[in-house]
Amino acid sequence: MTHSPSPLVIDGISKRYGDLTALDGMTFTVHPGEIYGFVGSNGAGKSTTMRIALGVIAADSGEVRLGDEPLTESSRRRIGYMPEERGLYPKEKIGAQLTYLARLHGVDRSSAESRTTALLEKLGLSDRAGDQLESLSLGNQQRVQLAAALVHDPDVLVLDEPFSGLDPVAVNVMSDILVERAEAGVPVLFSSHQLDLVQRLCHRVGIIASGRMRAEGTVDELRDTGEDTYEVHVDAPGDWWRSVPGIRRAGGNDTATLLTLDPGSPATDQDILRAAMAAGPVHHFTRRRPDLSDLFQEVVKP
Ligand SMILES: Nc1ncnc2c1ncn2[C@@H]1O[C@H](COP(=O)(O)OP(=O)(O)OP(=O)(O)O)[C@@H](O)[C@H]1O
Repeated sequence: MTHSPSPLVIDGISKRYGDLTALDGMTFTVHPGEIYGFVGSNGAGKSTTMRIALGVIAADSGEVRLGDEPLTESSRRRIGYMPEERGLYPKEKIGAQLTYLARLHGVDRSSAESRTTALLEKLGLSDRAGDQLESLSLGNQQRVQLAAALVHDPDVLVLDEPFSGLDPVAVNVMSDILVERAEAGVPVLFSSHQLDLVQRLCHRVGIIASGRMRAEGTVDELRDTGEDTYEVHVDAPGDWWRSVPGIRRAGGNDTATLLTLDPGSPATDQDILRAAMAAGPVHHFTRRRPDLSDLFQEVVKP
C-alpha cells in the first residue's frame, strides 16, 4: 500500500437503465481495516454499485470518494477490483499476465515480477505460472483473478462475488488474504450470497434491496434488531404459551413449539419457561438468536 488508508465512500449513487431503477441513492462507507459484506438478492444492485465505484460505468447522480477526494482516473488505480465477469485473458500465461497488469498500474518491472511470484506462491499456484489461464480449473482461475486484483498492492479492495464456486480450501485461502489485507489497513468490500461466510468474516454488513441500503451494521448489531426464537418441548396441550403477553407461535410440530416475542413485550425468556413448566414437564428449552440468513429474509421481503 503506497498511500495512507482512506475510507471508500459511496454517497447517494443512483443509476437507471431505461425504466428500471438499478440504484436509488445507494450510500455506505467502508473504513480502513474493515471487511464489509455487501449482500442482496439477485438484481439488487451490488455489481452495479461496484462497477460505478471502479468507473466501469457512470452513475446518473451521487459520488464515490476515497476519503474526502472524489475518485479520479488516477486514484481509481489505487483500487484492486475483481469484476463479476472476471476478464483476464484465457490464452495468456498466468505469470506474464499478472506482471503485465502490475506494470499497467505503474509498478516497476522488478517489483511486478516479485509480487507476481509471491502472490502465486501464496495462492498455491507457483507451478502454474507458465500455464495458460484457460488450462486451470475454474476455482484456480478465480485465485488468479484475486491475484490480478492484488498485484499492484492496492489501497482499497472491491471484489464481486470472490467466493462463488470455490472449494472449502480455496475459501480459506481467499478469506485469509482478505483478513490479511484488512489488517494492513485496506478497506475491503466484497459481495456474496454465502451468508454464513459473510457472518463469519465481515466486520460490517450492508443488506440491499431494489438498489437501496436496507440494513447496515455489525453482524451483532443486525442480529439484535431481529426477533429471538424460543424452542420449547413440553408435555402439555398445544396452547400453554398463550398466557405470556406478546407471544406468537412461529412454527413447530408435535413435540416442539417455536415461539417469538413481539418487540415491546414486557415478557422475557423466563416468563416463557415458567409458563411451560406450569403446563407440564419441560424436556428442552432453547433461545436462538436470528442469524444473518434470517435477517436477510426479513429485510429483503417485499
Ligand atoms: N447493462 C444493463 N442494462 C440494463 N439493465 C441492467 C444492466 N446492468 C444491470 N442491469 C439491471 O440492474 C439491476 C441490478 O443489477 P446488478 O447486476 O447490479 O445486481 P446484483 O445485485 O449484482 O445481482 P446478482 O446477485 O444477480 O449478481 C438488475 O435489475 C439488472 O437486470
